[in-house]
Amino acid sequence: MSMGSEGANALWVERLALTNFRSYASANVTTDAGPQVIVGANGSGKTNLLEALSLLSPGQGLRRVPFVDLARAGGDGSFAVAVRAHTLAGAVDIGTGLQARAVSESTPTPNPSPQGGGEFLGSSGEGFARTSGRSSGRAAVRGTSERGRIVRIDGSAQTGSGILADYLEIVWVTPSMDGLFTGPASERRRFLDRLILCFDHGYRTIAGRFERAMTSRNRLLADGVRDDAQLSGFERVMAENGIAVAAARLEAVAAMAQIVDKRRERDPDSAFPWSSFRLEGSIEDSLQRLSAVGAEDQYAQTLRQTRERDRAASRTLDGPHRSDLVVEHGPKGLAARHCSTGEQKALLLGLVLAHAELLTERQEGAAPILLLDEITAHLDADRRAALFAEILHLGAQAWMTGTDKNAFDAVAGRARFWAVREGKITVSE
Ligand SMILES: Nc1ncnc2c1ncn2[C@@H]1O[C@H](COP(=O)(O)OP(=O)(O)OP(=O)(O)O)[C@@H](O)[C@H]1O
Repeated sequence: MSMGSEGANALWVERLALTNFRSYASANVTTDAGPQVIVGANGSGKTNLLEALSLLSPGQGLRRVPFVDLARAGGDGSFAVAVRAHTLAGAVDIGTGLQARAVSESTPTPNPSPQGGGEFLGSSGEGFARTSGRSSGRAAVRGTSERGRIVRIDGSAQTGSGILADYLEIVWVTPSMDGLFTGPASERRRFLDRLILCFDHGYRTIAGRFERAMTSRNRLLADGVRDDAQLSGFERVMAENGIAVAAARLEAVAAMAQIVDKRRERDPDSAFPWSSFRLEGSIEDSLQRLSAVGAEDQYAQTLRQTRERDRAASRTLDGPHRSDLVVEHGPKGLAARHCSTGEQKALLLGLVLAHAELLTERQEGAAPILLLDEITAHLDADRRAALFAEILHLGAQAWMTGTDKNAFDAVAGRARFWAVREGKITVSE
């Protein structure tokens, strides 16, 4: 059961220690399983703290910056984030960071797959499809962005960050997601893909296979290769994995829709309006009409027929890397992109809360850790109070930041308050 068991089974961080992480030379926080409110002026280090916590999940963290940029300027190039956390596998010590020598070894290559990547799964910065999860044996990190990264569980060194998914689920909302509904489709795909990764760790592997095969096909096309056997080989891999990606997305969207319906029944007048959403894309369409094998064959055939077009375009124009998640404000029946800024934030939070609830259900009551950066911006007092009530109901350890302590009045007495100033974090009364 997910609801009504505040704090029970929740995933939470009990102790956090930062060393040479961005603006923090050293910081220590010991806390409880409840909500955490971090208040400080602009530039004081609030987001840095959330970013450190986000590194306890696979991939590059909430700002998606290369690891070398996370080390404190003026330090030796190393940094460490260490926590004592209550996880899906019990209480463990988790550490991650960068060794000093990684700085000199690192090559500043922002996108290692210029001909194929950049549009699928946020590959232009996330390092997302370049690490592997549990289903593929946790291979080494291949991208440059996490080079030199250390991951330790209870003191023993791990290969790659994929293993972190076995311990904690972390979901975040940042101001950069404010434009989710108005920005490019790639942002919405990234949002959906990250959401899927929380409960389908094998997704990273199939997405990675698709992306690598697409990169190889694009390269052959760019090199003027017309050999059918070579191209077909990659196109077959793209078809198999592209259909698997689409199937995982359809499954996730259906599961989310069920939770959204449940939330709507429970609270028809929620401050976080229910949304309807659907996947728009030729692969998803064909998968809804045909069997998986039929959809695979059709996609492979499309790829074969569009080689010259794709050669001219210098990219593959058909595939799951072109799909979009179309969201509508349910009660208004209006496309999310036409809603007001505040309405869009409320819709986004509705989706994120539904996702957190879905995860909680699938994890036998263990709510994910929520990182909510500048969360009170754009929310009126009623919506803020509703958000805090939802967090308490979910039993999640939510780390929330803001510049104004008063914006968190409605959660006073139920949350722990912290003050951040000039790279120092202290308990606030
Ligand atoms: N590698 C680094 N070394 C030292 N300081 C850094 C590094 N990276 C960022 N900073 C500093 O961290 C500060 C920004 O911290 P952060 O983004 O957490 O601020 P914030 O409290 O969230 O601010 P805002 O309210 O404006 O969003 C800036 O002062 C920046 O100069």
